[in-house]
Amino acid sequence: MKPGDMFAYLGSIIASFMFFWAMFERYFPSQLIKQFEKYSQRLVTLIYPYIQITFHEFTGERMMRSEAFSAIENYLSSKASTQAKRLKGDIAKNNQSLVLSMDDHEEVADEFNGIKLWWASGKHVMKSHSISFNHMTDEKRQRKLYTNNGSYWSHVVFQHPATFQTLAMEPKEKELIIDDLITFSKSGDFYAGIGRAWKRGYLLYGPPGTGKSTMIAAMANLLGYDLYDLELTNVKDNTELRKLLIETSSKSIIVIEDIDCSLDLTGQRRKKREKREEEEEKDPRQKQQGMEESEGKNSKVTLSGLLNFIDGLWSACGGERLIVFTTNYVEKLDPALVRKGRMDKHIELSYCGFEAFKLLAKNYLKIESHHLFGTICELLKETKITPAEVAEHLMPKTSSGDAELYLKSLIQALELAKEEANLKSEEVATKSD
Ligand SMILES: Nc1ncnc2c1ncn2[C@@H]1O[C@H](COP(=O)(O)OP(=O)(O)OP(=O)(O)O)[C@@H](O)[C@H]1O
Ligand SMILES: [Mg+2]
Repeated sequence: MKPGDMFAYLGSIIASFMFFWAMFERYFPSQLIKQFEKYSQRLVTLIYPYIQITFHEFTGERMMRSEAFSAIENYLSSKASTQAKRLKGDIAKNNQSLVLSMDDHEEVADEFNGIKLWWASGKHVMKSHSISFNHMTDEKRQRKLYTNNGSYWSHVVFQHPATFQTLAMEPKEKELIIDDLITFSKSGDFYAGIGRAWKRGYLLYGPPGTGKSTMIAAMANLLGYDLYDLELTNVKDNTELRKLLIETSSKSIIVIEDIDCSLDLTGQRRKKREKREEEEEKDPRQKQQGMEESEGKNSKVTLSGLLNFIDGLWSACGGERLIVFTTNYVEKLDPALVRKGRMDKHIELSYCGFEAFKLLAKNYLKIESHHLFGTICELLKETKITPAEVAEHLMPKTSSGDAELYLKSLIQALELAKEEANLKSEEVATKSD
């Protein structure tokens, strides 16, 4: 038989085998397949002289990282770096040192009490998603904060201390948001059942210093998700945007801060383009020149690219994802972006109310009541002050940390803000007269 014929023959045998195996897996009752696997494994162990021990990286119901696995990784670190050709690098938990371990499908030889053994690393992807739901207690899983520099993500360890407990806002609304997030993270089966990608969009809006970024950090801490801080102005075009998104992992929050500023570019460009098109109608010679320009420096993410990002197919690459936009000016956003159904939840973060103040006082000053609270409550009703400003006044400035002193400084600031607001409204009134 010629080598060419032999390959063709071999190819057809492999193809037939694959076909029968696929049929077998597909149509054979799964119980029988399990039995088949069990007996074939036994048969193999009869002739296979080695003992195999498996250490899973994530174990238990909560899928914590196994201590044994970490210990083995450390133990093998030096052997792996001398024997294996492909290595994985990571930063150790204390963020101080680099740990090298062998990559998947690599193998290193070792000896223990005169017995030869081989350490091999492999990957086993679970078919069904099990939800790790260990929230705040999960110290083992190190979360990451990714930022995009052009078309690449780079990451650092995410260690923001913000939690929903320390986030000052209307308690009822806070409960609703927490409930919404937890429901989302448990609803994998539900999303699969209704045929929708497992994702949820939030739009956080409100003046600067009202806790939008803080809330995002709290979300990541609550759910144990990684954060992808997407800087749209660094993204060259829609293709690059898609590439970045496909690279995001499951259990993550994709954040676009100040969406109005990122979109402003597109807004301006659209206006410019419309203007140019008008001119082109008058003078068709300009058209060629205009097209060249638009392919050159104007290649940026467009609104439609961004909408595709929200609704798009990329999000179906498995796993749960939150998409969060923030803005200071919700009214500036394109209606296409804020229409109902596009972002699932709109959350307004606003000026500091009395409930929010009480939480800040509890966190910063460790007090739950004070004779000055009444005055502050009244002043807060009449003035607009952000939680960030309130927090600034309650920040410890001396080692003695006298609560009364801080509360008085807050009252002063509130009275000043009230006066200024009054002056402004008087000015407006006189102007309109
Ligand atoms: N609701 C809040 N609860 C607790 N702390 C807050 C809250 N809002 C603001 N702060 C404090 O003020 C600082 C600034 O808040 P943050 O960065 O979250 O505001 P932002 O709404 O994202 O503002 P910007 O619109 O300018 O991005 C935070 O570091 C936080 O300590
Ligand atoms: Mg912010």
